[in-house]
Amino acid sequence: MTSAIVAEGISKTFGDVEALKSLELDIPEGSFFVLLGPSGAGKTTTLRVLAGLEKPDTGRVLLNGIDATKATPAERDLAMVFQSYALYPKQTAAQNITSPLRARKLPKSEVDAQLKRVSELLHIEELLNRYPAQMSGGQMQRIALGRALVRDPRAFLMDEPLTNLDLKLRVEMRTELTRIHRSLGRTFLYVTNDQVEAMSMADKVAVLREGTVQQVGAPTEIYDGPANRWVATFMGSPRMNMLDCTANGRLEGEGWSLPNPGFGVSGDHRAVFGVRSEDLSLEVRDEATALEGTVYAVEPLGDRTLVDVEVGGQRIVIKAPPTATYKVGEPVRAAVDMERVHLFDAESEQAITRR
Ligand SMILES: Nc1ncnc2c1ncn2[C@@H]1O[C@H](COP(=O)(O)OP(=O)(O)OP(=O)(O)O)[C@@H](O)[C@H]1O
Repeated sequence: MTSAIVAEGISKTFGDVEALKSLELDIPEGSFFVLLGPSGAGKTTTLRVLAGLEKPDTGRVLLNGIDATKATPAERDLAMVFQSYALYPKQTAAQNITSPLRARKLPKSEVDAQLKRVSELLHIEELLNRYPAQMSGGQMQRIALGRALVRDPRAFLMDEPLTNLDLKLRVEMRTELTRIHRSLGRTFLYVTNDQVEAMSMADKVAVLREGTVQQVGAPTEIYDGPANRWVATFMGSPRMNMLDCTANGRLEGEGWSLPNPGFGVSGDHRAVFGVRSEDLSLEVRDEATALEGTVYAVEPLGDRTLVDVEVGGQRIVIKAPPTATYKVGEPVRAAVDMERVHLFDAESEQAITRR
């Protein structure tokens, strides 16, 4: 697949903050690529460097294979949607949306046609005559998206464009954005700290932490095969359960012991055993692959119940059916789906692969 945008060894320092540390990214043409990471990871800085709004200290930016490190933002032809909507206060929503087209002196009929197209896409027809001061944050965010979508740029760069929407609208807009992406066939580079957004929209995700890429892959590849302990706990809610252990022929922790399903370790290896709450069940069929513990807390969530269980002084969370009734202090056993467990080196925190 050809690359739309490549970041090659990009570093960027602000004073004594190393925002990006030799960052590498390869964004395939036409993909919905999500840059995912916690606050301060360097996501916005990455977008700004790619867009030409920030000059990197080292490294290169390639656009469709051509070095664009020194190109101006306009020459790069990337449409950016900012977290702060940056709308013109004295223009109506319609004028804000069409400003890039009017700047290019397109005929009115074409401007109107484009306005109609994106208003329908974003369901903002009823907002077109309003000024920014007359709109909610979520409405302004959609107008800002509209202003990017009237253009036909090389790629769209979006910096957390859904943060100001309420939950219902955010869920709706996720579906809309994936639909818009499919219909436009353009490259989307989308920044978020919300792993649910990343899981639901991305073809490909790059997980960013402290200015470096931790892992790149399809959302399910990362969810099912996290490269290290940090990625494992960042992707998924509730967080992946982690229990300290010694790995050899078996995985053994305080008060528990499981067969080693083939993790490649030699001798007694200090490790961390990871298992997601949905890969645990309180209905035990096979004694050999169960953990024993006592119920610490029960959290009914409507569609499921989270049961917090203490195992040898550490805690794990189990996703149980909504009908589950457990009492605090009650002894329970949790069946482990041994096909879906993870093991991380205690020192390096890197995933240990199976033989
Ligand atoms: N103009 C600047 N001057 C000084 N420090 C900056 C500047 N821009 C970013 N930083 C620092 O660089 C680091 C990365 O910031 P960046 O905004 O890229 O993170 P982010 O992942 O986008 O975070 P958020 O999700 O909170 O927007 C942070 O430590 C931030 O404080």
